[in-house]
Amino acid sequence: MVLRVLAIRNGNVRTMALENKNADNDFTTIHSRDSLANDSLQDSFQTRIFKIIVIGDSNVGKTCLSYRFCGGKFLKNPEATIGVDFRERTVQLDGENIKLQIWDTAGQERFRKSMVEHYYRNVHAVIFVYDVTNLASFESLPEWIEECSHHAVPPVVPRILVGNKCDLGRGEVPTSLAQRLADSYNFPLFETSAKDPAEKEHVDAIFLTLAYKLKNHKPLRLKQPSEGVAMNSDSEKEESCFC
Ligand SMILES: Nc1nc2c(ncn2[C@@H]2O[C@H](COP(=O)(O)OP(=O)(O)OP(=O)(O)O)[C@@H](O)[C@H]2O)c(=O)[nH]1
Repeated sequence: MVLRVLAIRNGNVRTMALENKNADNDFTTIHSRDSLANDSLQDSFQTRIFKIIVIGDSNVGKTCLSYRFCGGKFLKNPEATIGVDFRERTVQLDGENIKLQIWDTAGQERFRKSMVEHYYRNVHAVIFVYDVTNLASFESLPEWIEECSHHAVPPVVPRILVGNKCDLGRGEVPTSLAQRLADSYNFPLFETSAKDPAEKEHVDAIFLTLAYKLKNHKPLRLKQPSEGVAMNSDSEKEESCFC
């Protein structure tokens, strides 16, 4: 069964085919027309793939952060994400290829509601983003965290808090406040900027921290393309097209 997902950005429609290889409805990416994802089908069977979702209010910089990590640049003039946008980057950790599949989700409610179930399904890690110059985006975090738990994402799935736009100063959300919230949830906190080229390695560190955690996380038995083990399974079956 193939689930075809449409993502629209900058006027271009991209499609990504997700194939349901097992009865438990765990979708595994097998190919994508995203220009950043040019690995061959063969590679996807030799490489462990981890799904990371990026969540938070609209305009906090989720797209720019994921583009900085996967594309190496600051994306100028991004448009609001509709549904979800996908990017991938393969990294080598201790000699092993790890493919990070980044699900850049829409912050605007009207662009996300039909997709929410799919964001959280079989996710391996979650990045919560706020804008350090926008207190409201920080104050929304408990709701995003609650939504994630509400969708039965197991506590063992690593979560990270990211304050973005530090190049603009830290006016509205001081580090001490952010650290208190991070500590209360026991999440690591990163403050960075998708825009500042000097922060490129720091942005990489956010994703690589998760990659290392996932790679070495023994209790979290992560489902891979060649395996039949599901981290969480559901019996719902569907073949749909949405964006
Ligand atoms: N100064 C500064 N601006 C940024 C940074 N990251 C993103 N922006 C700007 O913030 C705006 C929103 O960026 P996006 O990456 O589209 O935000 P988003 O969270 O993906 O928004 P939605 O798709 O609506 O959920 C754009 O104008 C970006 O140029 C940053 O680190 N610094």
